[in-house]
Amino acid sequence: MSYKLKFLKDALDVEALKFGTFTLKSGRMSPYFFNMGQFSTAAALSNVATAYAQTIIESGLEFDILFGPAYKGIPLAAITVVKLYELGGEKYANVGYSFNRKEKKDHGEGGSIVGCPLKNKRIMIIDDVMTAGTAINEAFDIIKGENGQAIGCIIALDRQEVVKDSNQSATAAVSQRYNLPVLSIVSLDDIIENLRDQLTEEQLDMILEYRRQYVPATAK
Ligand SMILES: O=P(O)(O)OC[C@H]1O[C@H](OP(=O)(O)OP(=O)(O)O)[C@H](O)[C@@H]1O
Repeated sequence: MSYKLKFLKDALDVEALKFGTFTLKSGRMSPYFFNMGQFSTAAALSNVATAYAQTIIESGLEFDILFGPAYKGIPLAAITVVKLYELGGEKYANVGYSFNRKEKKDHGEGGSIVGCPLKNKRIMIIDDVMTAGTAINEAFDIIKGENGQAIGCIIALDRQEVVKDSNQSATAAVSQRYNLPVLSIVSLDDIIENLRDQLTEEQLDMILEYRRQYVPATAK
């Protein structure tokens, strides 16, 4: 089984991926919904880490630090860096992890970065999802502010849909703005391709219509 299909099956099992009618932050009515928070047991998190790690290993991207923006990126960076080492071997033995605090700490060790210092390091950003791209843009700013070099980012699901008042998806916009790869474990296209047989005709029609309406042709 491909790791994409395995991830989608896991997402269905823990109900991180659901089909129905959902109102999104954007106001759109979506026929599917993805919530990474549902991966909340040891086994589920191990599977998530495997999916992120396999996507990164397959990309061949080389970096020194996996950076997880607060808050939801933090555990993702920690579990994925461990899994990279377990699955990818010695090549990843010295890859570090770090994350930012949302509020700077002024006592103890102080500062807003925890983990490996970012200065002069090649950095991969990890997060759960990208909606408007705000959190990822902030992560790029933090890395630049620490004199690190971002080399790409990875999220779990790329919905591929255009951001409001734009003609691009959030991932395409970020990729273009920084001229860097934006990886995802799966995309809306992967959901359709891999889960087609498990959807009712009505669900599939709604998803295909949603894709026709909101996903730019270039993203398909
Ligand atoms: O592309 P965006 O529009 O920024 O949306 C996506 C971001 O929003 C959520 O985090 P949030 O900012 O809610 O913070 P949290 O991780 O502390 O929940 C999510 O974890 C992403 O980081």
